[in-house]
Amino acid sequence: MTKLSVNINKIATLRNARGGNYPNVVQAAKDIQDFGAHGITIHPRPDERHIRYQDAYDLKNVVFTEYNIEGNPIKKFIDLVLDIRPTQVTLVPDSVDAITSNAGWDTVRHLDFLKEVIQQFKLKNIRVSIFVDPVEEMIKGAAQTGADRIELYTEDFAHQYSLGNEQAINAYATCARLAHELNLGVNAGHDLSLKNIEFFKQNVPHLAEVSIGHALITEAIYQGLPTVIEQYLSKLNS
Ligand SMILES: CC(=O)[C@@H](O)[C@H](O)COP(=O)(O)O
Ligand SMILES: NCC(=O)COP(=O)(O)O
Repeated sequence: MTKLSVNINKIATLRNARGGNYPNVVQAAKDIQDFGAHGITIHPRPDERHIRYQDAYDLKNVVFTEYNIEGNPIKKFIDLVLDIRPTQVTLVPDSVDAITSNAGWDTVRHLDFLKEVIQQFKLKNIRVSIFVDPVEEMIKGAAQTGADRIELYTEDFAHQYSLGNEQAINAYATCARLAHELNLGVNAGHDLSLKNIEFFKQNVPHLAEVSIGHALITEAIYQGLPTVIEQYLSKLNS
């Protein structure tokens, strides 16, 4: 089985737009789990433009499935994760001003840094996943770091697949097989959606978990619109 972890960053984006607490990210996390999702993912960024550090604490009390916290391991982030002790931490090498995650780790160049950081999380029994491009050398490097899993960065697949280039899946399948041989679990995420998830799952072996946020929340808005508009019209004209 492949687990679905729902990234709720975009619910926080909507909440922050008005300064209040609507939509409520804690309630959303509860509901998402009640609807059957296997986990909740958040990616608090240093500017707290969506998920705030306080949200990460508030969510700890309600996430009874897998709690996955993603981010660049700067000191503030490391301290947060060590304090909260989620099920999994996913390390992402994104710069402070990145609009969204835009690259995987160079696991060869940053091997010593990753080893040192990962060890801190492992001492607290937190599963560690590292975000990587589908490049075999990077998977081999990941196996040296002490990480439990890799998260395959799927933006390129999603883009190529939307253009009709199905061959783009090959690098992901190869790297998932290699990771499995090297005793690394395989996660995947970024720009996965209802349009591409089935093809990805069918072609990438050993897929333990996907984390999906942007498309899933967008799809939920579109699919919810007919019901909500009908309810407004009924209240206005009954
Ligand atoms: C790690 C990753 O792939 C990202 O998708 C990320 O978690 C999303 O972050 P934003 O919601 O800030 O774009
Ligand atoms: N790790 C990827 C993630 O959490 C969600 O990415 P996206 O679906 O918002 O692109």
